[in-house]
Amino acid sequence: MMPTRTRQWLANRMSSHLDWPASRVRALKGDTTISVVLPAKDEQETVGSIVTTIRESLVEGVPLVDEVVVIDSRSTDNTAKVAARAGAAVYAQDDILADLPGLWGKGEALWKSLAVTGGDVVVFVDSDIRNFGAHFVTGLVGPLLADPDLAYVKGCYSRPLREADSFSPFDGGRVTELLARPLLNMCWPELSGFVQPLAGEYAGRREALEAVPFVCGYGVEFALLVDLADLVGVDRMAQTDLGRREHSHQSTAALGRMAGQILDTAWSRMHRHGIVAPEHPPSRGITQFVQTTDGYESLDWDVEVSERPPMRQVLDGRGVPRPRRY
Ligand SMILES: O=c1ccn([C@@H]2O[C@H](COP(=O)(O)OP(=O)(O)O[C@H]3O[C@H](CO)[C@@H](O)[C@H](O)[C@H]3O)[C@@H](O)[C@H]2O)c(=O)[nH]1
Ligand SMILES: O=C(O)[C@H](O)COP(=O)(O)O
Repeated sequence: MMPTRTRQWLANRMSSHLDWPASRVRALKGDTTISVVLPAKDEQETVGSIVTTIRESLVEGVPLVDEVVVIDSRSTDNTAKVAARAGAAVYAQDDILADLPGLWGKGEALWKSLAVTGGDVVVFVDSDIRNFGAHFVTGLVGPLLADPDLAYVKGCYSRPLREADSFSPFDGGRVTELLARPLLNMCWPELSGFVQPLAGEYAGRREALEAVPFVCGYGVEFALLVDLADLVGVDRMAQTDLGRREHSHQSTAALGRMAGQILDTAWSRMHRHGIVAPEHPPSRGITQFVQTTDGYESLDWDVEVSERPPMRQVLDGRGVPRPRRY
């Protein structure tokens, strides 16, 4: 059962993107600067049109967004070129804070973005969205501009699952439904009101984002929810319904590895919060199987995720070299 407090939180802290048309959000902007960050690994098909939409609607149209930044996360395709041509400032993940040994993954891209952007509010948007519209940004920024007390706004949406020969309107979000939601309900029920806890679209005040650690892989969204709730309290977090989101789906095996990273992340927070007190550390690997003509072949994957400290600790007291831009 959803706790009564969470029910009240949902009633107070949920809005729709329809509440936040660009003109209204622009009127609320004042002096607040806004950075939009897209982490991108091999997204040449979609990143260009997302950047173009943001630039045309929210930089040149209604002047709301101050910078659009793509963090190229070790792509092997033309993501960086396409994004730069569409007008984004593009940084290679490994060129940022290049004196630190580079780590892989989406969380690393997001963490590094904090070192090259300047906005008071930072909006993160995935770059594989197939039905992107400017409301993904305005819906997340609006509540933060309207309420100075809010620190973080998370998107939610309906998620279709599109497979080779089928389309089912509400069955997307397999890791969300099979892992993240049960875990949150079990260990952090005050966060059970987040409809899409793994959503890659969210906005936060820089001071809050720079004060929490970032895990480097796919656990980053789970960790941010838990750590920000710890830092600011769930009442300073909100949620916006962004309508519907279509994206490119990963294979079930890839989602299994994503789940392993999220479980590793959750475990570290369970440990820190005293929810578990293990005598022996858990295994950080996952064995998957592929069928062969002789039976099954096992494949071992490391799903341990490293963690970066709060960016503020890293940037304080050092002149941050501006990395090379494409
Ligand atoms: O090493 C990586 C891997 C991914 N990405 C980018 O991160 C975004 C999301 O990655 P994707 O593989 O499309 O994730 P999903 O399968 O959509 O996973 C969902 O669940 C993840 C775990 O919480 C979230 O990170 C995602 O935002 C959310 O959409 C995309 O723009 C990717 O290009 C990187 O920048 N670096
Ligand atoms: O958020 C999730 O659960 C994962 O991104 C998987 O989503 P999908 O089932 O829609 O591919």
